[in-house]
Amino acid sequence: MENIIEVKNLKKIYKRRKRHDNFLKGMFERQYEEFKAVNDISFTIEKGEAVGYVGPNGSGKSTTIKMLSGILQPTSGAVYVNGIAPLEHRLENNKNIGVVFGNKSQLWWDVPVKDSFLMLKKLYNIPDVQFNNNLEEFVNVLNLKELLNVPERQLSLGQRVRSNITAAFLHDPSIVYLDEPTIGLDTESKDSIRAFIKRLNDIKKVTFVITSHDYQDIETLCKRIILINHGKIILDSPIENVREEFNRYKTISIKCEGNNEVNCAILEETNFKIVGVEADHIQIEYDTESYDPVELLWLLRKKLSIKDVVISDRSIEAIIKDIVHNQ
Ligand SMILES: Nc1ncnc2c1ncn2[C@@H]1O[C@H](COP(=O)(O)OP(=O)(O)OP(=O)(O)O)[C@@H](O)[C@H]1O
Repeated sequence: MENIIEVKNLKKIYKRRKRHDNFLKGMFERQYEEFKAVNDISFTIEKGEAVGYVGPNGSGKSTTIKMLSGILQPTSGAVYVNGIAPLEHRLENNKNIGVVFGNKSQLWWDVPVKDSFLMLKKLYNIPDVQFNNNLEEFVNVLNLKELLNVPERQLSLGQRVRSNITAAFLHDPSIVYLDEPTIGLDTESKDSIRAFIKRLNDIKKVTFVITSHDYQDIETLCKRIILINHGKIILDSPIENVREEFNRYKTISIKCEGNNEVNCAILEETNFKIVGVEADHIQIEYDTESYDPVELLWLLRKKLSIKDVVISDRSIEAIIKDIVHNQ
């Protein structure tokens, strides 16, 4: 398979103003310190992949996306997207890529959404047929019909994200960077955006790099995960492998007779770790190397009157949190 993105020993060092110990001196003498936001990362992404680029706040995700999309100059290292360096060939690069920052709008604030799309048509030189076909398809799938004549500033957050996503795809980019595409949206809007992205990945083989703190986005859309922390990649693996390798701990959800508070108190006297309590369920995490499920249930039945049981794998989010925590 062809590598569409190649990143080699990429670094971004920001200069930050240092706080001076002496306030008065600090007003005249500026001191700076260097901060390695992205610290020597390398990876390749194949055409048609959808990769989840995840990590805690401030780990370097947006800084990487900005270097990949040609917005930010790397301090050192190399980036090639579709065989070209994004910053040096900005115009050519812009034709190949789409970018969506969930918390920022890329459209013109005061003009109707349709006019913004028409301006993009001109900017990207999109032929009439391609523009009309794409617009018709995206308007239908993302339910934008009612919004086309409304200025961006009058749209709700969900409507704004949907119109920004449409804008990013009108010129048929082969790579799309999505930075927190579903942030702040309700479940229905999240689902429709995920379905839209999945469809473009499946049908048009668009390559996606997706950063999100919502692991539903990552689990629905991506087969591979790259985890970054303190500017360094600490894991790059298919999600399935992460699940298998790190799923030593499983969650058992039990529904019991009687009062849940009392049941929790009984469980707290044992070695089992309670990880969640819902209306009539208690979730316990257990180590598959110490217990088999039958033995575990037998032990629990001695303490509680169990009505129902569900055993499940831990979520990717919980696994990732552990990997970062144990680093
Ligand atoms: N222009 C800048 N100047 C100085 N430091 C910066 C600048 N932009 C980002 N940083 C710092 O670089 C680090 C990485 O920031 P970045 O925005 O890439 O993180 P992130 O992983 O996207 O975080 P989040 O999940 O919170 O969006 C942070 O510590 C941030 O404070």
